Amino acid sequence: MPTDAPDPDDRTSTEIPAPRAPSPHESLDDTPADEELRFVSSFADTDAVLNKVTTRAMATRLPRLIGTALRLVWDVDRRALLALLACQVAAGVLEAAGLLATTATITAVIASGDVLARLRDAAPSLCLLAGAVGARAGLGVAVVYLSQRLTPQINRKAEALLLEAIASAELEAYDHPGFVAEYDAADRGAQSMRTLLTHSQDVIAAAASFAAAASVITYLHPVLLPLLLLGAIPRGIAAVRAARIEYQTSTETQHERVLLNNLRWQIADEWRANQLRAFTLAPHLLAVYEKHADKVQRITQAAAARAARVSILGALAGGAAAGLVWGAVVWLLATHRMSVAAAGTAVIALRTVSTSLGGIVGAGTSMYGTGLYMDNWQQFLDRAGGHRMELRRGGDELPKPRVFRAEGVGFTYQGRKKPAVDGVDLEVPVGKIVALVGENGSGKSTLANLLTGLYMPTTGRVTWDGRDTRDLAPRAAWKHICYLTQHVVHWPLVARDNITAGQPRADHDAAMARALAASGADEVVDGLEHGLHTSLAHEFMGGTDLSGGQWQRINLARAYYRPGVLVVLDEPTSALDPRAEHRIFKGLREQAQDRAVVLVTHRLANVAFADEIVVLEHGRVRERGTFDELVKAEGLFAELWQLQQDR
Ligand SMILES: Nc1ncnc2c1ncn2[C@@H]1O[C@H](COP(=O)(O)OP(=O)(O)OP(=O)(O)O)[C@@H](O)[C@H]1O
Repeated sequence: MPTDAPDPDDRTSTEIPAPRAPSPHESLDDTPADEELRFVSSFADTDAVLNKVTTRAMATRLPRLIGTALRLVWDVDRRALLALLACQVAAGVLEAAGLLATTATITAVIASGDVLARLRDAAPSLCLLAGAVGARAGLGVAVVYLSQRLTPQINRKAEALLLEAIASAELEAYDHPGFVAEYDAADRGAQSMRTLLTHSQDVIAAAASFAAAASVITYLHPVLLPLLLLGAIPRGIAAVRAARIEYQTSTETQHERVLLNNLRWQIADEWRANQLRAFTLAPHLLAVYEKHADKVQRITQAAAARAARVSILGALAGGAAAGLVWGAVVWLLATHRMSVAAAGTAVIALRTVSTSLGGIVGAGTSMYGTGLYMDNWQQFLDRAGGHRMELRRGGDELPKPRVFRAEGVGFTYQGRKKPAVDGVDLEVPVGKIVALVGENGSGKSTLANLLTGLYMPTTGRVTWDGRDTRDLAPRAAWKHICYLTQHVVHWPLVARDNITAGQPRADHDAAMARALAASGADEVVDGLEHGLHTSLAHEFMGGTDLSGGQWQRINLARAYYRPGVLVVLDEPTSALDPRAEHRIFKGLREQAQDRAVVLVTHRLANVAFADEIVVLEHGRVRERGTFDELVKAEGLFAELWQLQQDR
């Protein structure tokens, strides 16, 4: 209701009352504390996640994350995946062969005798060593190529799954708190798939290298590997603890970060840009942003200090452990328990094992951060899957329905106690125009969403030719509707596709001409440089933008072009000039000849010609009848009509 409208409590008044002084409970000083701006989501409860982050939980999660990455890759390009894994195994085998060749080479070189003879003896193992190094370099190139081939594919697959999930969800899903923000977070998760694959790849490569070097070390002397693993434990524990801190911080700040992301988008958004400036709102929004950014920064900085302390302790313990291992090698050498050649190889192998262990821990811990984003992706897929249209609807198809009915229909939005629509009966047959009127929030748009089968009723039923809309296949059913919503929608497409919605009819030219003439969009298209071929993707380079009224005409043309039977026009002329508005309403009867028309509007003069006017109040039908009947009845409609006349 406009702010200068009469006092809603005084329904008989036709006077415009003086602006009301704010009541005490509206005073800024007296109001209770504002509700905190926070991101509400169905994503796993942060506290529960934080409590579950144990080192063991992290260790068992690693194979699951690698498994998810490999499954995705398997789906998109199994040949490349197999080749990649084969390369890793071959690289591991070559690593082991290279290490063994090192022992043979050193043994030959340090043996007594003629230099040339020793070099000759060393030649085969030297060739093997050089060959192994060269082949490993070749495999490295192949791995990079295969990875670069795979990563865009899994990104694309993850994005496609996400888009498919959101496009197949019930419209009602958007009424659940956080649904869109969760989608944003999941989208970032889809982008992170690339990193997940890289990290998985690093873990697998490091594991292959570790296996090769560990086998060689065990072969050289069985005591070395246990010692080495023992020595790696303090560093490993420290790395896992530091990663755990990082993971906990990511989880703890996750909701705040989604909120910040959303605020950034709102501040930069084109459709808000005008108001942001006109109301000089930027400093306030930036202050809100800073408040939440501060919180994230405080948590992150405290965590960084904790992680640094843990890492320093790990490094000190790791240094002591390394000393122990090297001491053992020297002792083995000094006591002739190991040959000089074997000791030389052991030095190289020990370094390899140590590097690969570091690689496993490093890449593995990085995977947890990425895994968090991937969880968002997976959780959104699961959640959207729960809203899949097919879950709650049947698969029946209707050739061309003739009668649309609401039978005791009620609908309650998520999180609301009172129904938005409550026990409404309505019938709209082909050839009739039914107008829905009522004050703001009385349930008109919700009822329109129910009649069109976009929402499923909470109580009662909506039928098309007697068939419950719950039983109809949604996409096939929506082919029968031409729905102009209150919110004018701009698609970043050329003018023609904006009108055809990318679904040209068999009688395209005639249908387009009719739709353009009936909606007034003909004048808009005539003014475009390339007519129907003009790009209306203003947000992209080279696109043209239209005025609000021009966009509304294009939206009307879209509704008229579609060969549907149920035409629903929700405030179709709110942005139109008087001439354009006159043209629309004059042409509406013609539209109704072979269609059922539902008109939602506040401009009561425009509903005079409707066959039936249904007046809604708090979701219920308060009155119904023709224009004359309702004016004579002196009820709510007559009162609203009188108020408009006074203006
Ligand atoms: N997505 C939503 N989630 C929760 N409540 C909603 C949602 N959309 C609408 N409502 C509530 O449902 C009620 C009916 O809204 P609806 O949009 O159907 O009213 P309307 O008669 O079309 O209003 P208007 O004349 O302002 O367009 C209102 O109380 C509104 O606050």
